[in-house]
Amino acid sequence: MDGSFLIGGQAVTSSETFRAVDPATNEALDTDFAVSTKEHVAQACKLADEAFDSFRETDPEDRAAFLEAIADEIENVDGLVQRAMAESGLPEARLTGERGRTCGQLRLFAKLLRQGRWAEVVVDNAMPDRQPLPRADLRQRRIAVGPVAVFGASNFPLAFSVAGGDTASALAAGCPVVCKGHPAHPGTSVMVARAIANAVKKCGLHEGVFSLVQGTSNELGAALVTDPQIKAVGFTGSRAGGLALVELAQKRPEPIPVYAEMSSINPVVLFPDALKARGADLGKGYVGSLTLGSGQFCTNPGVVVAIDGPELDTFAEAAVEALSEAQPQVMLTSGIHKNYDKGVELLSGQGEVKTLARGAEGTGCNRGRAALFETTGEAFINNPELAHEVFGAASIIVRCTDFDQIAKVLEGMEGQLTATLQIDEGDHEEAAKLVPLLERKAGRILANAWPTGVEVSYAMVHGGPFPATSDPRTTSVGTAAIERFLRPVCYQDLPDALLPKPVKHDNPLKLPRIVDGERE
Ligand SMILES: NC(=O)C1=CN([C@@H]2O[C@H](COP(=O)(O)OP(=O)(O)OC[C@H]3O[C@@H](n4cnc5c(N)ncnc54)[C@H](OP(=O)(O)O)[C@@H]3O)[C@@H](O)[C@H]2O)C=CC1
Ligand SMILES: O=C(O)CCC(=O)C(=O)O
Repeated sequence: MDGSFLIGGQAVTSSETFRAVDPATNEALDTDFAVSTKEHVAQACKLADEAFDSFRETDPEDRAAFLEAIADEIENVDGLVQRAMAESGLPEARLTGERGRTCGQLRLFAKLLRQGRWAEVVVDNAMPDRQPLPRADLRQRRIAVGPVAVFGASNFPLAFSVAGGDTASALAAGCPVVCKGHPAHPGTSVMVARAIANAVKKCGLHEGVFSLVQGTSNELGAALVTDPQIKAVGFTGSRAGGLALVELAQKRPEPIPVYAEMSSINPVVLFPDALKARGADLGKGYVGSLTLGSGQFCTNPGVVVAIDGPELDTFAEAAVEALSEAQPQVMLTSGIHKNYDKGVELLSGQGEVKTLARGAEGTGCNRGRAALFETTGEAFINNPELAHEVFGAASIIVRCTDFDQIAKVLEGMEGQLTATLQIDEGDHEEAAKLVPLLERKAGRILANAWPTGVEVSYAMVHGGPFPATSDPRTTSVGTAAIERFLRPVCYQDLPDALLPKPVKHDNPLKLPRIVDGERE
């Protein structure tokens, strides 16, 4: 494999290199990957800016074809899944599914572009005879914000990385992308970046539409976020990392938005009738969701809340049984494994926290052993440590006295990506009372399912109040993710010859419009 990074379509090497590490063995993998310098970042961003005006004005059909070309190219990359397996420790089936999700996501954005609603064209026709004052001709559309910096995530080497949701939505919006690959999977990143560069070439676009920089230092990411050409940032990762990028972006002479998806413990509330009817099944389902991918999902169910009693005992017993049998799985990096062990130790050392079960022991490097704890509602309310995310397969069951205490436990929580209700019909009345509170806390509310595994669709919200994200008004998964990288422009009384195609009088792109307040 060639370890160059890409500035535009050009492969670039440098004197400093790094290697990926197989987390299953802690051994360095083949290939020296070139480390990008601040100067490389500046070159990539300058090129992205040069590409911006032509790329943002490509017809939606041409951008749709480009996104589809990227998906086709990714499907044809030999050895992509195998390389991602070696660099992440994730199993083949998961990564094959993730590749499908990545390509499906690109194709969904292509479909969205063809449907045209994303441009949100609004026309207020002139009213020259209006009394007491005439109204001008006003036409609004969305344009791309400018070059976007994307940070690849460690835990989804494909679907949240180089060609993941942030890149797909930014390119769909018409924003060139400069991506910083995650240092845990540089080979996967290079392979996907080449696929994007091939699509750029095949579609005859400006080479600055996409670049990949690589490296292992915070300085590189900082240089990217503070580059004056960058106008928005997409990130999935730790709270500390996300907040550092927000701070850098706010301190720029021109502050820019950072869309960081960070930490969430995803509360699950078990209601009495559901517990009574299927407590043991719920216990097994919970552990299945908790241990998926060694728990390395930001949607992982990190806390379960219910009224104490024999039905909750049945749930907990089933969960203990399933979790005790869970085999230890390789975690993404030794750093993430160490953080996980530290988090588990911290939780188990808290007063009024009981360790209910640990996953099976195993040999080998960086194996994450699942962990299940329990505590009381009162202890949870009084100790904020218990509500901190432990990234991995660790979760805590909170035994409450009554519904009022359940509400207090939830009220004390920070913002979340998800909140889940396990309910039967007899639970609806009490569950309905919680919905307004959950709306204030979370971006997605689920019933009778588990939060891991986000559908990529039109209605999806993968977001939520801080610290789930740095901006609760939007989503990083689903078609609405495009809105992060668009801004409105209004054209007042511009002659037709000067108007861009989306707002021309005869609507040559056949975009859906709202005209004088009515859908056309
Ligand atoms: N909630 C979630 O969805 C996730 C949470 N995590 C949490 O994050 C921990 C570390 O995992 P990791 O995936 O590496 O996430 P990080 O947030 O540490 O890193 C993600 C990316 O951001 C960059 N970055 C981080 N901090 C800074 C900074 N201060 N300035 C500039 N760039 C920065 C990193 O670059 P570089 O490494 O080169 O410095 C990397 O490219 C995990 O143990 C886990 O707790 C991780 C993944 C997902
Ligand atoms: O659950 C999913 O499919 C997505 C999870 C996610 O966004 C993450 O772990 O970063």
